Amino acid sequence: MFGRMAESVRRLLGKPGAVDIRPYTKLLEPIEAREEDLRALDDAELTAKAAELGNAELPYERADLIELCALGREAARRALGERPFDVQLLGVMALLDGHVAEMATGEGKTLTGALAAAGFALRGKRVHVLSVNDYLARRDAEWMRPLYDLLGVAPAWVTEESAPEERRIAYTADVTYASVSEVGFDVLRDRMVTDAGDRVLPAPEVAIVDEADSVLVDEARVPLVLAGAAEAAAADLEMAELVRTLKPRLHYEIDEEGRNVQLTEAGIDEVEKRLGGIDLYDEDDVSVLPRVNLALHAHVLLKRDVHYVVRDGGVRLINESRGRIALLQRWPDGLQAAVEAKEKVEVSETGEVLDSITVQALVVRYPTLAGMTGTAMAVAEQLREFYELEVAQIPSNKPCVREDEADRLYATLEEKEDAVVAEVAEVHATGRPLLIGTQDVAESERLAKRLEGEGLSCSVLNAKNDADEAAIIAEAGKYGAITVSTQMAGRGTDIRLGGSDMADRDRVVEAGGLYVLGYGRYPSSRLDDQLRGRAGRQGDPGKSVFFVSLDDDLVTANVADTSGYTADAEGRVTDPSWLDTVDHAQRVSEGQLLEVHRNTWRYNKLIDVQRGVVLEHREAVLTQGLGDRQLALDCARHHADLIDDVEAGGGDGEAEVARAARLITLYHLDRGWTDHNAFLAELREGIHLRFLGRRDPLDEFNRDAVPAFKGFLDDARARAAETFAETEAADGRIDVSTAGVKRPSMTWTYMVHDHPFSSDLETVVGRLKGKGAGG
Ligand SMILES: Nc1ncnc2c1ncn2[C@@H]1O[C@H](COP(=O)(O)OP(=O)(O)OP(=O)(O)O)[C@@H](O)[C@H]1O
Repeated sequence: MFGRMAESVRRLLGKPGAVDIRPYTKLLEPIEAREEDLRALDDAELTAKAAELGNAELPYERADLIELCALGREAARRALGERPFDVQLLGVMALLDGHVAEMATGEGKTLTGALAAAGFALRGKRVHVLSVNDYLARRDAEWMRPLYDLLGVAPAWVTEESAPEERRIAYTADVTYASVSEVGFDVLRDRMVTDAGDRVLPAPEVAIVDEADSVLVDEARVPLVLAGAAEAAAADLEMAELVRTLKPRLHYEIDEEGRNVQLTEAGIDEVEKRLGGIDLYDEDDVSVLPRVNLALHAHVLLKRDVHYVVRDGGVRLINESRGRIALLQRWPDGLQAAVEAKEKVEVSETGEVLDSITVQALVVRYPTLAGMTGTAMAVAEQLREFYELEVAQIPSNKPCVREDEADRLYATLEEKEDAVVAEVAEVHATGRPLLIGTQDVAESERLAKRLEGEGLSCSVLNAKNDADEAAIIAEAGKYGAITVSTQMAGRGTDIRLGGSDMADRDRVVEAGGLYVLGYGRYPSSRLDDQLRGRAGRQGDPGKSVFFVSLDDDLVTANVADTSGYTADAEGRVTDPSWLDTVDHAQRVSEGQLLEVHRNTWRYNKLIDVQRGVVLEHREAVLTQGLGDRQLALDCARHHADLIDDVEAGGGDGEAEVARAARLITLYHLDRGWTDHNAFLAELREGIHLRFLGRRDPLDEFNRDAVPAFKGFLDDARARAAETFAETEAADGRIDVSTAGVKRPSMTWTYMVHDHPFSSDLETVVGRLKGKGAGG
């Protein structure tokens, strides 16, 4: 009874949705009380003390938790010259309890995460610290290494460049730093091995996710894809040329959300005429329409410098949620080739999707999950719904004194831009450093050009590589600096007032600290807060303000009517109800993002169940000889004969036949799964059309996806038996490739990125193809 009452009191006191951190706070005093004793120890003694914590299981009991924090603090002080603040220790305790620790920018999450990781590792758990990019994974691992050394914990990192053997070793370290995508790609590759010894990842145990909201919410539904080489898609230069000459509205129409483009009647006539009078709906020319559609999609909906850049002779996708170039990422084959044709660059290899995993599915594999980020409360509900994670709000070390000014609203984009330029000039004249956050690369460039034109020289963060970005953003706090950046470019890098060496700190403090200017509100308030959070770190002075206009995409996309305002001579709209309109637009956009996330999650759930069945079966084939046993039953005669034949040729009969059986069975399992995946992608797309018939799309999807999977394992087994029956032994070996068992000669990986015009790009391509096939 008392417990329940205490619980309800706690609910009332704590911010709704947040973990009560008072129990952690109570430990701060005893932790501090240990400090003097621990300082007296030499390094070896300190390490030995840490090792003693390994004598018990997780979770930590009170006394051990105190000891861990005290040891961690002392080790950080010695190894890094930084004594963890109380608030950092609160963060450590929250992470050890499997929560998402909300800690503002610059509060020192890297150190907090490392101490928690060490805490898990000392209790025998393997920890992955998941970062948003390779640069941060490597930087953080190297930065924290001396601390880990003192605590007797072995850290390692993995990046895109790591070779398989290096990965295998790194993943067996106590704590491994890696980007979410690299781990995901390794999961996918591990699922395809034909030799258990080729796998690089051990079983997942603990993940601490950096930038948790971005990874767990914004990127949750992004599929990481493993593709295998098939034949290369031909560059469709002909179609690229053709669509270039089509006229908007007359020949094609774009839907309201800018997600789809379609030929009009006139467009169809024009295309047919230009292709020598063919009939697009004729059976013989059934492959033409999808080609036109792909080219049109690439031409109209994918914008250079917004969705991709052309660099080093190739098309590089821009990761929109971070404004970065994604190097090894590409769109599903047809679309990538179409954009390459549009830009007249060389067409890269294409292939078929072997398997994929969403970021969300990747993360939930870990039995223990924790995270840290500057902005978690706004997505607390989603973290609970999708991951059963709670948010612990950690107070800042020093109170935040940043001035957050209300939005400045303008009627038109031009008026907004003029006002921004005037503001930048005025602020810059005082020497105060400015950080301007834009929506995309194109906007950054346009604004930078305009500023340069006014004699205001600035650095532009344009989705370059992460290390360069970090170096630029590190100087954004310099006296007189103007930095223009897309939303999260250079994230994870500290902006110190006065530059990275803080040489000019006093002057910059005097000028008011960093001035953050948002060039338009983002699709979610959380992203706004992340930008604001760049200023005012560790109690620094600073300011943030957003300039918005009624022409901004966020507003026009989500508000039906933007007429009837009154503006002053500069175009400024001050009526508070119009400011509310902008907030409203953002809330609509947030709601849509959540809906899309929910939807994808529902679809993926069923696919994950089916995948689970296949993977379990695959594991038994890979490690327990299941394929061999089945084939010995299904093709008993041939199985026995083969063993004899191999032995007659001087080989080890049973082992060789078992190997062949394994390869053949895995081949058909993987082949079947790839085909089933393609079927599901198409099915899901087709559902959208049926949805128009007012049936529940998810029910429809399940209705077809479930029976389609029904005979999956039996089919694969039957095919394996057919192939097995065709194998022969020669010189004591069995060459399975002569029976048609050929695995992809090369594989590569990519992320299918969020795009404003599609909830799932793969399905866009699916639809384009489907349309053609259907006539
Ligand atoms: N206890 C400490 N004492 C002194 N300096 C510290 C302490 N903890 C962290 N720092 C310093 O604070 C800076 C910010 O740390 P860090 O980059 O980990 O912040 P963050 O919380 O990850 O910020 P962001 O949100 O930008 O990623 C670093 O320069 C780090 O060296």
